[in-house]
Amino acid sequence: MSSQARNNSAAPVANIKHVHHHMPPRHNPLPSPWDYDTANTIEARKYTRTYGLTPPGVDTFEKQLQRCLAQLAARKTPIEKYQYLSVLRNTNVHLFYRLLAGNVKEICPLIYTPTVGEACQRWSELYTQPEGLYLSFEDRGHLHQVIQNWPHDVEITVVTDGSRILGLGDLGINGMGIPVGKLSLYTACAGIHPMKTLPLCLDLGTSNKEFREDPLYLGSRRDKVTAEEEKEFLDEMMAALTERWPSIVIQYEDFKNPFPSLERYQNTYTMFNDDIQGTGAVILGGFINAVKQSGVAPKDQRAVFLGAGSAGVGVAKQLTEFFMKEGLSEEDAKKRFWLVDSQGLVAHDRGKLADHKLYFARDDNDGQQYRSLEEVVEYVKPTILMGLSTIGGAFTPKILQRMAEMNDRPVIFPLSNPSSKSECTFEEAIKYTNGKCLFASGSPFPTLTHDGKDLTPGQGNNVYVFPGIGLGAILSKSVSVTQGMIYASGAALSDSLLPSETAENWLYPDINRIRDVSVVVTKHVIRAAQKDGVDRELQLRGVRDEELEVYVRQRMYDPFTEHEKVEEEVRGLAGLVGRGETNGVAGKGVEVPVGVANGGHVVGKER
Ligand SMILES: NC(=O)c1ccc[n+]([C@@H]2O[C@H](COP(=O)([O-])OP(=O)(O)OC[C@H]3O[C@@H](n4cnc5c(N)ncnc54)[C@H](O)[C@@H]3O)[C@@H](O)[C@H]2O)c1
Ligand SMILES: O=C(O)C[C@H](O)C(=O)O
Ligand SMILES: [Mg+2]
Repeated sequence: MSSQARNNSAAPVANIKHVHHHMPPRHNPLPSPWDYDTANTIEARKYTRTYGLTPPGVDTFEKQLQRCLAQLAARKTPIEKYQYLSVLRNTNVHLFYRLLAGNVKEICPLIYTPTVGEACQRWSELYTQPEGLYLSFEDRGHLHQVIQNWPHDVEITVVTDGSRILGLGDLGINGMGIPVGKLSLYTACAGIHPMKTLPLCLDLGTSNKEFREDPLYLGSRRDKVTAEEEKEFLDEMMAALTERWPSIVIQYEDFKNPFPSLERYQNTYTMFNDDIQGTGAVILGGFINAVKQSGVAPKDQRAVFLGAGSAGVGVAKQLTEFFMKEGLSEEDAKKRFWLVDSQGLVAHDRGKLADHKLYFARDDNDGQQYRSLEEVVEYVKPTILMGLSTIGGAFTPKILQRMAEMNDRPVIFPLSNPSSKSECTFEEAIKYTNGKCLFASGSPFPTLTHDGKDLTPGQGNNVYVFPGIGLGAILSKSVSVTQGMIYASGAALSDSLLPSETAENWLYPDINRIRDVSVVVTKHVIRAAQKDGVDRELQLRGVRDEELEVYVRQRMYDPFTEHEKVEEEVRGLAGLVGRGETNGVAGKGVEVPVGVANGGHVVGKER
């Protein structure tokens, strides 16, 4: 092999194109990671042909968890813990989800924000194993064939082009960590079967020069494609995904400018954009509760947003809808918002504005341009301060103090991720508002004590809604994801607090209850799909609310009962073996597993 051929960092994709598009898919005859569970019974191991491939002892769930927690504790840094958890997810899926289920609050920050941010920054450096599908710009015209290589049926995909990963900028294909992390949460929170999820990362080039020059970088070294090229690529991708899986739900995530694709596809495909719509809904949920606690009527609210990008505009739009439902006209509702970007207050007379900023652009600034957040705060005297700017520390002590001077209960939501980009910490917000603020942040912060009282910060993160939006769309088989479904997810979230949580003045429910909360969100999303007439699972229309909840729960993957399915199959076979009826068992195309019932070797089971 020539050294040029071995150095495949830059130009291999074009070469591969002619080869892999014409290769028939191969089926791996080996048992899959779904089967390597040390809690599986001996009989189940024989049936799945993993007998002998795991240590002989049969674990209890408790022992497994004890071992995992000890290993997690032994790893010192968050990224080491992230790596351990990735290996676990890829080798013993059900155990990973059992571990997560009982330790959501501790493990979420290790597989999601903030640690997933570092994982993405270092994705090419730390890469060990495939975890999703990569579609490259060079594959255009052949996306359909590449998609055929995915070995499973898919219900939902999260797709990114890595161009705005959290607040960390353009990370190119290193952004794959985000779809992987979000889909783990789809499984953990909404019980979407892990095998039915597709992490999808597009290689449309990257504006990140450092990565393009990094020998270890695993994406193409081209600059980011043009908006027109991106559009054509996405058109092909949407058609190809939906052709292979007609009911697929497609979640867009962490694109630098996601407004055109949302507008283009939202009525044609079952898709939504998490950063615009999911974030809008989750902040709506916490905000409804904050308004109740602040005692300030919607018509008197004044909201300053630092950041006028996908998340900022998405949240402002959702809150506008809430104000309108509370009786304000659209004009009055949108006047409650002052958006600030890197150039200062977004105003019509400031110069040319991006399309997505026009709706909230001010025209009452009398020709004056307010450049800094401090100036805007003095000008507006806000009741609410939202941060979606990617600028860590932008809510300075002085700004926080002013918010507390101007309000009894200032709403302070520093929502940028990961923690290093949060506009302030929980500790700073409490300290400089003297404990007065109603607080939620995008990334988690620890509980702290103020004036002898334990205070727990809210986490205003779209994880509270996207799992339920996705599951609701899947179960209702909706043709599109409507604004009604998005709004319903946020409204349901605000209603999902327990009396004990409300009594503690929490804005969001306990993250440990996320699975129950996701069921509530899912139910309301299904109802909204029905109301909007986009549902195709018509049998669910007549179902009463309590029954709908039971139905949702029954459809959810449960890592604690998954092994029972294999055991049931084994028992079924044992019965049939006893009666001498072992051929073509249960219509599953399973060949006779000789000796399943008597402890011998299993042969010929094609998985
Ligand atoms: N909490 C959540 O659930 C959640 C959801 C989505 C996004 N986010 C976070 O919000 C942040 C923004 O995401 P986005 O998709 O809107 O990104 P974006 O790139 O679309 O928007 C960023 C905005 O911040 C502005 N900005 C940049 N530098 C600034 C500065 N110095 N002063 C004022 N404004 C400045 C930009 O002009 C732009 O308007 C990210 O950190 C992301 O992680 C959080
Ligand atoms: O990924 C997150 O934690 C939330 C959000 O989608 C973001 O882009 O920051
Ligand atoms: Mg995001």
